[in-house]
Amino acid sequence: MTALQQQEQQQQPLVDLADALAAGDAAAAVAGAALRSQSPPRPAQAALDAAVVSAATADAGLLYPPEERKEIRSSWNSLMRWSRYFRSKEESITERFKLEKVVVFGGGSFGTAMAVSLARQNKDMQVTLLLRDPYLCKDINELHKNTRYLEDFVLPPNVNATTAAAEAIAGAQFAIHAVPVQHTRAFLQSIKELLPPALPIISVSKGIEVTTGQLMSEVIPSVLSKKHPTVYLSGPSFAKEVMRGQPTGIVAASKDKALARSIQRLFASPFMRVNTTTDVIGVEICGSLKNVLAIAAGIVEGLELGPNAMAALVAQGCAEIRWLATKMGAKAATISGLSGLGDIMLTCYGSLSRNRSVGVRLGRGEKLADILASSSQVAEGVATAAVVVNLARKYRVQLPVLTAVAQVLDGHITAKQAVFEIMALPQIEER
Ligand SMILES: NC(=O)c1ccc[n+]([C@@H]2O[C@H](COP(=O)([O-])OP(=O)(O)OC[C@H]3O[C@@H](n4cnc5c(N)ncnc54)[C@H](O)[C@@H]3O)[C@@H](O)[C@H]2O)c1
Ligand SMILES: O=P(O)(O)OC[C@H](O)CO
Repeated sequence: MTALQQQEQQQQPLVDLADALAAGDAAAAVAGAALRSQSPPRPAQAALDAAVVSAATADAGLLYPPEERKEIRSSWNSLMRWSRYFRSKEESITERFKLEKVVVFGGGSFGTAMAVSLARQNKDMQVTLLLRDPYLCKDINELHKNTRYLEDFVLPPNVNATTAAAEAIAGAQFAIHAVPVQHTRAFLQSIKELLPPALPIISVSKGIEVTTGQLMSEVIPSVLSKKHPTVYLSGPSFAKEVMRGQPTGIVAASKDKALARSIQRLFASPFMRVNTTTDVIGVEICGSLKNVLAIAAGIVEGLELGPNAMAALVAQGCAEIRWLATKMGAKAATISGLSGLGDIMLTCYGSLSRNRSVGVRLGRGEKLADILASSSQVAEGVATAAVVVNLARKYRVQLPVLTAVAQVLDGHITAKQAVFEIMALPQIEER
């Protein structure tokens, strides 16, 4: 095994079921079993699951009366039986057709993380990043590192990079689009002629185009064709955690149910659960607005207003997102699902969030221009905030917190003034 392969293997934090069981680590064993519920069925699966259950209940079960323990075990076992039954019926995407190549547009943090996630699972498949910077391509191809965005991680050998669009796209069966929203239109225009009309595009970008007020699900078809197959992948998913192989749940939204199912099977792994939905608008608007709300959460953090204020702010933000999203046609299940509440929680409370970091620095009194100049990564909420106000007007909803974020970003009021004004708003009935 080469040094590179060894390093790569060490970075794969597989929860090893056998080790966890041997060490009596019940929590890790249960986590391992849950993660493995996505894997294809194995001959010894039933025995393993039974061992996991007894290992897990041995320590903790003493707290419960015997009847309760029996009930718990029986419910768990029927859940596991149900899971095994459905997994045994499921056809994996690799069984259906041989996966040979995926192209990724944009080799920033998330494009790279999605490329790595797929490449680790499909070692015979090539994942090609299409970049603009030849020096970064060289690092990726020779050092197997994305030295600009994720320098602490070694990339699998089946991830490569090029600046040549035709070469990147040739032979690809899926395209992942990870170019920031504000640059998407120009980028797609530049490669449009090279894109086969049947090549599915999986957009992971979250935001609203400022010049048109359009979501990605409007931008992409307006540049390509209305019939171009597209899926919108969203949900709580920090790039670094995906790189570390930490458990992650996302949602694949498409009007084409069969395509959403294909993308579910493409990305599902022991580390990744993928829900499907046809609610494209819901997934997209939640993914865009949570970035704006995360800036507000960062401001509250930067001003050191405390957990009461943070909880009130996030709850109010959730309500505002729900008011607007519902008027735009989003489903309730989406708003409380992974791309809604899930991503709101991650981005508002997770310290890895770039949007939240912008807010923290604003709250501490830094100027927006300085904050943006000091970061090479995109915080989509900054641009999106500017157009939320237009959507609020169009759909006749009041969005005090999201509007306040736009005011602060615009430099019209300070973060402190915004908090003061929000607190002074008329008291309302909850809705
Ligand atoms: N980073 C995350 O954890 C994460 C998670 C989920 C979704 N997203 C979303 O994915 C999208 C990309 O985010 P990221 O984290 O990879 O951003 P990033 O800032 O890390 O990288 C952006 C990439 O886009 C490229 N790019 C910028 N302008 C371009 C242009 N004009 N033409 C072509 N390429 C251009 C950059 O060179 C870079 O490769 C964003 O919409 C973001 O909201 C990010
Ligand atoms: O780092 P952020 O704030 O762009 O958030 C990244 C992802 O959208 C989290 O799901």
